Amino acid sequence: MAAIMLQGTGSDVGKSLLVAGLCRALANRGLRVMPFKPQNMSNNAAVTPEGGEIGRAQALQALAARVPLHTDMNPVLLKPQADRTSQLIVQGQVRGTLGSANFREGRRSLLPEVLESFARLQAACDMVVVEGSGSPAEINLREGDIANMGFARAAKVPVVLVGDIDRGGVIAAVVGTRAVLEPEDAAMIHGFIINKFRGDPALFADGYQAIADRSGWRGFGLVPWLGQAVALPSEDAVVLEKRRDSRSGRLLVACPILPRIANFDDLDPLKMEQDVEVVMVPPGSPIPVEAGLIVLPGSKASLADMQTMRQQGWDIDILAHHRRGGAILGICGGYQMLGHRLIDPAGLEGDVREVAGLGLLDVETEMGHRKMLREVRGSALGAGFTGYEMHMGRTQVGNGLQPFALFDDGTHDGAISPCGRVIGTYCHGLLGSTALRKALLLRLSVASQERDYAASVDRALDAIAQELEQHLDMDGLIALAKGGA
Ligand SMILES: NC(=O)CC[C@H](N)C(=O)O
Repeated sequence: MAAIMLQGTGSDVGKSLLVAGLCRALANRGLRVMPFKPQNMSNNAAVTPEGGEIGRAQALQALAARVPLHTDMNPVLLKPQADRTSQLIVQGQVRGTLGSANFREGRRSLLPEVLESFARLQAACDMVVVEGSGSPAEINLREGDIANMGFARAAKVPVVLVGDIDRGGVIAAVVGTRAVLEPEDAAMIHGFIINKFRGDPALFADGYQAIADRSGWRGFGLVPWLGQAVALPSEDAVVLEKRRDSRSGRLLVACPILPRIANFDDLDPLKMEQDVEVVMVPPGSPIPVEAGLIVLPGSKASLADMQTMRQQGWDIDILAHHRRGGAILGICGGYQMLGHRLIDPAGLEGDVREVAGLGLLDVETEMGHRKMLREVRGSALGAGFTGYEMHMGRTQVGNGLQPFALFDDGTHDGAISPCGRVIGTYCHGLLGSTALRKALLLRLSVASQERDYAASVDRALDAIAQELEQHLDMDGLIALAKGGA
């Protein structure tokens, strides 16, 4: 079956967005299409219906393709935990913890499972759109590679190289990639796409031609800056430069960027609300005193991140905010940090075995070996919601506390403090449920617009797909995917 792979001239050239857009464009043409990324490094993961995990970017691409998520879409996922170690997820399940050096040696042995996953997807659809990782031009990483050319060659998938004109140097980046690759690897590349173009395309015609002439590759198109992407789940915890509007009556929601922050796209649905402003607080900055709600998001390393919270003085900011009557929502790792204590007797998250939490909820958490990965459905604050759990910790809740949520299977989740202003939950994704978001905002005296978050993501994907139909040689890409390498 047909397949095509996008690789980049560097990281952040916009590959994952292009793959998402291509998936939607191809699906809109009536093809059954699936995304695939052999190896991903991210702490933002999504739960699949069969109880595994894959990168959230692949989950968005699956949504774009209108197919259910599957662990085969991202068979190797590395979740950075400490400076040089990552949790290794293979075909959706935890395989162990890896040092960066081990991984470079050990990854080759993962190729059979990567190819097996890819073959299963190929058998199940008309076309697979594959995303590389970083750049094949990082030839120091080529030995044993399974993420870029190592995969493309083994699976015989033709490659299109994506360059980013916004960062500058795109002519050298594309032509230079050809120059540094081994001839056999370079032969896998059949063309290029220039991404993130702002302005009048006619002005770049000569540059585009120069790339084609010097690389010998054909151009598949010049893609404009895709502004619609702001409506998609965020992949990077970007700090917004300037407050959009500090009109009174708006709720300021602050979220500290901890080093191992995870699944912070939990906050995205709040960004759609007219009367809410979300600020991501970088290290070195205090949590703004005007904040009405502080959200502590997930964390891949709750104990270590709790320590960072103290080093940053954010614990003081949060306690002061609480004394002033502010509200706090902790999700997953953030929930764990709201308790008295976090313990990790087996050192699953790193060297730290015990850390005091913020003490705002009468709960205690212990990290265990079994990872909880599941989709959940229930009600909280009088509203129905769906979400997912993804954690190793188990949290004991004190007797005096009300649970936050009641799941449909009759079990409970999370806790609400007696004052009602501190909420902890293991449920990721819950703010995407309109009724629950409305109920939470109402407690903070803010009226929700009650817009449907999933529908707004869907519209953005359609708009991006339309742009790609207009600016890419889609027929040419499909023909390449069908022809093989
Ligand atoms: N997703 C999370 O926030 C995980 C929290 C914590 N690191 C755990 O594994 O339990």
